[in-house]
Amino acid sequence: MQITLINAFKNATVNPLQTLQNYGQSVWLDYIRRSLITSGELQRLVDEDGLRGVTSNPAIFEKAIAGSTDYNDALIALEQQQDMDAMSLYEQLAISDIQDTADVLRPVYEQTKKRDGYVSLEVSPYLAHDTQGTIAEARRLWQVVGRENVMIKVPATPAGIPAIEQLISEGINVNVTLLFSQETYELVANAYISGLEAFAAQGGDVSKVASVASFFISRIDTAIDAIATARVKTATSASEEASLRTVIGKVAIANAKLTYQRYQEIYQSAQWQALAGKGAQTQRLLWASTSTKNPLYRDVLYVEELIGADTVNTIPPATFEAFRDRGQPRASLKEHLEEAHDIMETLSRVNISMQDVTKQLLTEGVQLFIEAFDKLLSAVEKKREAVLGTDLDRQSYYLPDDLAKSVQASLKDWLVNGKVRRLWAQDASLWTSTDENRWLGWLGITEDQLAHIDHLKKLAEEVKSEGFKHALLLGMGGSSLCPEVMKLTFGKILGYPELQVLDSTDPDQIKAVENKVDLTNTLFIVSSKSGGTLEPNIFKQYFFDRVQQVLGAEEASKRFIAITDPGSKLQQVAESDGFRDIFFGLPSIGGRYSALSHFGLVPAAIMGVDVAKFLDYTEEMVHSCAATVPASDNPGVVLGTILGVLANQGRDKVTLITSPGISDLGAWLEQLLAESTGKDGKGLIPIDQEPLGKPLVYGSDRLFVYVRLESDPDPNQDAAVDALEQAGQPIVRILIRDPYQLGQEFFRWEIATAVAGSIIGINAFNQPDVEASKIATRQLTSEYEQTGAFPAETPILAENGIQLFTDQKNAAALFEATGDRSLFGYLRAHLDRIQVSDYFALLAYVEMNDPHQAQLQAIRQAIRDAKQVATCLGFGPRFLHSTGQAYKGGPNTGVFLQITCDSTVDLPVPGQKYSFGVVKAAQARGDFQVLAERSRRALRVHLGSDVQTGLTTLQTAIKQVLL
Ligand SMILES: O=C(CO)[C@@H](O)[C@H](O)[C@H](O)[C@H](O)COP(=O)(O)O
Ligand SMILES: O=C[C@H](O)COP(=O)(O)O
Repeated sequence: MQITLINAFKNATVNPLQTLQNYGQSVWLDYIRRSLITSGELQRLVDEDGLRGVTSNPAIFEKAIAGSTDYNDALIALEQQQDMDAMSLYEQLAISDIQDTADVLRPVYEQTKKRDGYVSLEVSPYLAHDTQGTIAEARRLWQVVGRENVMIKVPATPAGIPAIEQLISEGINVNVTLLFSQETYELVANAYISGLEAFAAQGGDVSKVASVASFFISRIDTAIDAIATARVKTATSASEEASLRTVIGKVAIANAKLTYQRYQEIYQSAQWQALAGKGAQTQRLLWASTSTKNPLYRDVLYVEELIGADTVNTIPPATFEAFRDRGQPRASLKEHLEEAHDIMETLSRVNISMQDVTKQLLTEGVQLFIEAFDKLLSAVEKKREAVLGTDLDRQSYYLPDDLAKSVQASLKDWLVNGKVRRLWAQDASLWTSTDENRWLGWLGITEDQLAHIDHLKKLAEEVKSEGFKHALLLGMGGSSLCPEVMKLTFGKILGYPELQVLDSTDPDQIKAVENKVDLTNTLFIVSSKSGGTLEPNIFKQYFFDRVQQVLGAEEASKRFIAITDPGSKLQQVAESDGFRDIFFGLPSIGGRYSALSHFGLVPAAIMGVDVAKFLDYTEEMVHSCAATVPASDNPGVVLGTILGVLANQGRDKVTLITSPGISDLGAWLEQLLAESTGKDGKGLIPIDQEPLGKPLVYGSDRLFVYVRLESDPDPNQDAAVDALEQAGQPIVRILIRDPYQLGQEFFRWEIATAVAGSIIGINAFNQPDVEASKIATRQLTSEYEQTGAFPAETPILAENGIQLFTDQKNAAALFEATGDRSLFGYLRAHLDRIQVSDYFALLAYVEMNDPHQAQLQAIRQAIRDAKQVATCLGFGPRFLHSTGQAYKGGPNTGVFLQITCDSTVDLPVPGQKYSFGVVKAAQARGDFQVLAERSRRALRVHLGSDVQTGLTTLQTAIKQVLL
């Protein structure tokens, strides 16, 4: 509301606002807004109305910033200079208002010898129950505002009171807010006095410290009147009814008058006199919440009735004008004290507890400020997003009504319970209260990387100038999937080595990758967080040996770098082999959350991606997902809530549709979603690269997420997704303008996964069932080392070069289901086990190449269309480090067909008896063993050495089964 000045000359002799000074009361304004300052209105209020101070609070700033256009230009200018999160933007705007107001009030501060002339800025209401957080925030604001005549507002909560004492002891001016009860007032006055004593003891000049105790008025009447009015209706006697009527509209003022009595006693005490002797100022009572809320009350009631020496009344604009117009000042505060006592006694006689009411008002007061702040930050975030435009990946969603309602309810829960802030504060109780707090280092990684970007730039320049033709990354899962996304998205960048990724023990695939690189001119990147994973270690042994053969031992070392966590076995190996460089990861980041750490960025820099630019874009999403961005405006939280809520309602098949230019993103997402959430019999089942179909081939267990690259969209995908939406399927749409914005997706989905994990109720940062197959594989390989063979196994069928294997339980189920002991019969029995809302997964331990993919995709599609179930395709062993977790630990709704083969070539692992072929076989068997142990429905098809023919036979048989 704009303060309009009435014609002061009409009332030239008596301005009631000015008259308040004669009674020793200072009038402050409970309002701030940029145009008030810039228009000169604030100065006029000082000059003509005797205004001596200004107070702000989150609700006032919410109205100013969200409810006006005053700040739009400043916000646009700030955001265009540098992207910031909503909280930082708000703070810049608010602090500049506070500084300007302080400057207008500075002469008052000087004329009144530091008694008046203050403007107040409140600490974040999110910290109302956090003593240390409040202290740190108040110190910071005090520093940043940098004006003597500012007061930092701290609420009088149990956590706020020790903070007040500490801040006063540091010489910081404090306005104590949200005071309702006389008891709390005493605690606050004591905190002030103790704080001043501590400040004096350290040699501080106490005359420079100022404080007010903001005692809330109108809310007391609002609360008591409501109770008393309700009780009048149920009163059991005339005297009870009379008593109740006596307190209506009277308690707020009585409460304030009696508190003022305590003020006078406290500041006459000997303890205080000692401080007063040193020049200390009393902590004045400041009447806050002084507009009347009941229209039947005189609009200036809470000004007129509370006038007394050494007090402040902070008045909102309408009341300010009303008082100027018709206020009738008198020394009211010391009047009718007996009556005030009587009112409070009557209140207790009718069993209305001031203690309960004021406690409730404090709780509500904090909550109201939190809600105002949420609203404010939400508005700022929307304005920020409008400035960013398509620089920020956009997200929208369509959900059928019932699902939309559940999602909204969950978002509300995240908002009301401050869960976004708890996530950023690394609060393990959002998940299972085990060790989740140790795994959230990724939250701050982009900022960290940007702060130390030079070594990545240097690395990129070095590999460029040395003219490497290729870079070969050796790693698994979290250490290989992000580099693979980068490789497939950015391709070969001129002047930089072409990146290749090896994440398979399949000898044919290793050979194929080896053939793609020039061993004499390749930089090898051995990437393993733990440094103990079998595959990257044996890849390193193999290629280190190969390069040594070609270039000699000394030269080979110069061609290898390692990315690993500090202290790992890989670090030791890299050091003893004299690798050219080691890049370290952060132990507080698990593999699948490591894309924006060195595990993603070192390979990206080597292949020529401008990592600074990539991270700058990513930061925009980090800011959008910040702790203070309310849940419904926070893109990561919104996505995670949809994922989690829908999973809990049976829509756990997250079907990923990605534009061709970024199609590999799905492989990275598969790992993130499945490994993070698929455990304890719950979780998300990612469905990646499933050929798109018409709506009727999908069940009601799906959520579709369409990640569309706007620079290169696929019209078929657009049409298919539109049709799905029309058919009522839930869809999330994410729009990416430029591949450089892919980092935004890494971050959005990491937040989303953490949120979904919380909603599903699991630990989103461990992978217990991946460990189980690693153990099974290790047992099998060590048995092979000792005996030269695996334990014997007997197929349940051998037909046309194809063998079928399974465990006893699955075999029994198949035998019971069919008397037809043929490939056709077993396949039919196995596929018949697929029920509605199950999913079918092909686990293919064959070389991952185009022809194999095409055949496997065709099998998958045929099953999806015939059974209307979600289908997955994983290549072994890479999926073991990814979706393998959910297949074993997630819901028992998967039906698995494992496909193994004999490789045409085998490759030795230098220094080991076992070969790559042996490792791959052990991995497949270990995988199957754990699936069987977890009572999963699984069958293994062994194709022999002619994979192509074997796959054709399998495809034909399955087609027949599905007919
Ligand atoms: O606490 C101070 C000043 O120190 C005030 O800004 C205080 O927050 C406001 O007076 C109240 O929030 C206004 O409350 P109400 O009139 O909306 O009940
Ligand atoms: O996703 C993680 C893989 O299991 C690889 O782990 P690592 O980076 O410790 O080798």
